[in-house]
Amino acid sequence: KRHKFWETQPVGQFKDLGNSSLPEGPIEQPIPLSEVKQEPYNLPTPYEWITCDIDSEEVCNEVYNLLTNNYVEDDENMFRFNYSKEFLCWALRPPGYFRSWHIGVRVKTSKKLVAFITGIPAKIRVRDTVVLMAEVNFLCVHKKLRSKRLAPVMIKEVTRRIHLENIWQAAYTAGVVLPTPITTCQYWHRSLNPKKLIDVGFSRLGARMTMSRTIKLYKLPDQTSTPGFRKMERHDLPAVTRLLRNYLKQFVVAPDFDENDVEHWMLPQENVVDSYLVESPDTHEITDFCSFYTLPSSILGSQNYTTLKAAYSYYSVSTKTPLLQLMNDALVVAKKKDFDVFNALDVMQNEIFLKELKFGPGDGKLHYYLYNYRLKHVLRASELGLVLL
Ligand SMILES: COc1cccc(CC(=N)NC(=O)c2cccnc2OC2CCNCC2)c1
Repeated sequence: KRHKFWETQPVGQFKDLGNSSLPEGPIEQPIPLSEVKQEPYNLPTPYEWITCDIDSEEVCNEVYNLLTNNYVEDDENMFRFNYSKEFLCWALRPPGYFRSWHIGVRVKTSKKLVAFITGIPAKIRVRDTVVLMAEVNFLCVHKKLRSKRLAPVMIKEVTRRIHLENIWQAAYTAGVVLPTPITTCQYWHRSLNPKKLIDVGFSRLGARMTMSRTIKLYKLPDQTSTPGFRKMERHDLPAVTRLLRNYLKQFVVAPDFDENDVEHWMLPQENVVDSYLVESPDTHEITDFCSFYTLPSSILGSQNYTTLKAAYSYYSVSTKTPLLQLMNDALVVAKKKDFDVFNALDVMQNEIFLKELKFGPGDGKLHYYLYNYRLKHVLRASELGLVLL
């Protein structure tokens, strides 16, 4: 398949697959910042770049509305991600973030926001090397401006601004195959509110299954089962950071979280991110951790409902409590918080619980990519320890 744009970029090319003489690591070397293009790329005449100050209520509203109406839909165009404003503020302002990496395109005359792309800095370890990268996300072009080749110029512009901060690698995901995935993940869903999921067409009633039998199949206990299972609090930061760092060591690609990162990414925020841990009742040691983020989806064609409340498995660590039991408790709290579905990728050790806890496979795949960093071999999903928002 022709990838006119990606064939010009420093990414693993399909023609290089299997060529194990190519070394693992950066594909192109950094260049002096004075040699990075100083001025923005040219946009088609009617449009101009705008740096989006996500702290501003008005700008955050514009970004929220653009994504709500034009961002990623499922393969059958029945659902569209509906990131909340507070989620976007969280996702785009981690420690060390650059406002210049929150890039919008607007119509010069009307000032209407018609496209968006973002980067955030992240320390990502690849095998034994920690690389400062950008995580590129939220690439969105208004439905009415598709196929105008805006995406390539937006990717080049965010890359240029990332280079200006002396960062030369990036990580991103896509539902489509581009040159060249470092791994491909299957996504899985665990019904929490099967009646609503079937009503809106997210799930189908199983063969030889009645609705009441289906509701019973997915029923969860009212309470969690693990002694010492509780919400994470600020004073748990050092212990959770230690637990996470230790656990993520086993994966080929994983974030290199420090305490500041954990404070931002794991401290619970209502309707954004939930995190729980197990504190041993007798030793008070923190032995396990689990987290999920809140990403609702708009339901595009239902009379009865407008929004699907979905939880997305984030990072979980099991050292004493079996992962199966830990994740079952995560399902219990998600159900109590009125989530309709709990989603997970088959990354890390998630395969341990997916089938056992009655997750069903989704109908799509999520491909992970690194920009300007070659891996010698494609990874198994279980070798990946990175979850993007
Ligand atoms: C249910 O509503 C949807 C609305 C839009 C798209 C999809 C399917 C889909 N593309 N799902 C995922 O990409 C996905 C499935 C399970 C876990 N994480 C996921 O994506 C995350 C990570 C990448 N950025 C989007 C959120 C579903």
